[in-house]
Amino acid sequence: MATDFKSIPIIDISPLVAKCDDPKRVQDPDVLEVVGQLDQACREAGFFYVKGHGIPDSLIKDIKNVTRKFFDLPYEEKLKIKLSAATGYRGYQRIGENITKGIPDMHEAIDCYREITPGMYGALGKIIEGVNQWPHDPPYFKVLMEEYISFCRDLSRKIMRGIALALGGSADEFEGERAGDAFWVLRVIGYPGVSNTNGQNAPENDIGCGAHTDYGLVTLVNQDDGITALQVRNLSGEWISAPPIPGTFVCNIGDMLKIWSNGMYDSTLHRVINNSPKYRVCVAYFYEVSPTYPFYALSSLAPGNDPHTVPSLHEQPNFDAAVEPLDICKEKTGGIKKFGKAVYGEHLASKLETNFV
Ligand SMILES: N=C(N)NCCCC[C@H](N)C(=O)O
Ligand SMILES: O=C(O)CCC(=O)C(=O)O
Ligand SMILES: [Fe+2]
Repeated sequence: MATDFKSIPIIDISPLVAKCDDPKRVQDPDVLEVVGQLDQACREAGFFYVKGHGIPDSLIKDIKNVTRKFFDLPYEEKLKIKLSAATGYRGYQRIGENITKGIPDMHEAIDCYREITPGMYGALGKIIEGVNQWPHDPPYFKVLMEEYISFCRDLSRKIMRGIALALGGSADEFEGERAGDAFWVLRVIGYPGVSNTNGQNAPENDIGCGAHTDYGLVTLVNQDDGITALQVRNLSGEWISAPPIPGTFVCNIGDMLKIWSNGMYDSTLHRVINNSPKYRVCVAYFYEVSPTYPFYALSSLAPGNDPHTVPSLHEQPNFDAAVEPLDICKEKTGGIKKFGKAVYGEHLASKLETNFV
């Protein structure tokens, strides 16, 4: 459960990034310090900034520049990669096409998902089967985004290792390389400034993205410089701003981690209001469930689970993996499971079915 936090903590994760593959990491005071800060931030806010993450600043900037270039194109050009159920919900959505709690959001976006081959995730995965629709203009859009996605995937995996330790893992339980193979989502988003919301200034038009939680494990938000628009709700219902801090990502907890942690960590409500006259871009990377890491790493924490005998990727697809509170977290939170089983693929499908006009 979130608390009455008034600001969002900044965590320098460089020791974790440097040593997260080192078997001796849990004896490292710098790593332990980061793990402690992650634990506190996840308990108190479910949101934190990460610095010292190792992703080149130039790439982070290029991603925002190329995003701005795409949204600057004429509408007809953007429509060439239009999203629909037939494209596996991949592609471009115009302003007002995405809906949050029944209200159209004042943003446009390109949605991308990890590419999955037909049948890869069974019947549940069908809804997002397809290939990503990348714009041809700007020409280097796809190459840049794919490079970025691979950096984000590595970084998310490292943060999840820290979080897994924060939830109470010991060194042995995290031995061995269970390479991450998580499902991921990338949203390339643009929020019009206040003066050009179709010439209207009705208050509801100012909501760039309505209050929601994210669906998976962790999100990495690469937000525009100079515009404060992202807001996070604390326990008393106050909206706390998450202003852009150069060189950082905003990182937040998703619904699956809330369940696995039995509510020790919450997926905090947040929304976006761009009150500036300037167009705001943002690229959000969502690290969802992984069949190998961290899910197996976390599940190996449960008493009686031998980390060496967990099923392989091929035996247990992640999309229909049941997510339920881990015993270790249940014990730390009063011994009662606060959530029943959830299935990530079902959770995503239920969102996709209601997210679009
Ligand atoms: N894949 C993620 N997490 N996307 C976040 C989008 C949030 C808005 C969406 N309309 C909703 O209501 O969920
Ligand atoms: O634009 C932002 O800062 C955050 C966007 C967001 O919360 C989302 O897409 O889930
Ligand atoms: Fe979000």
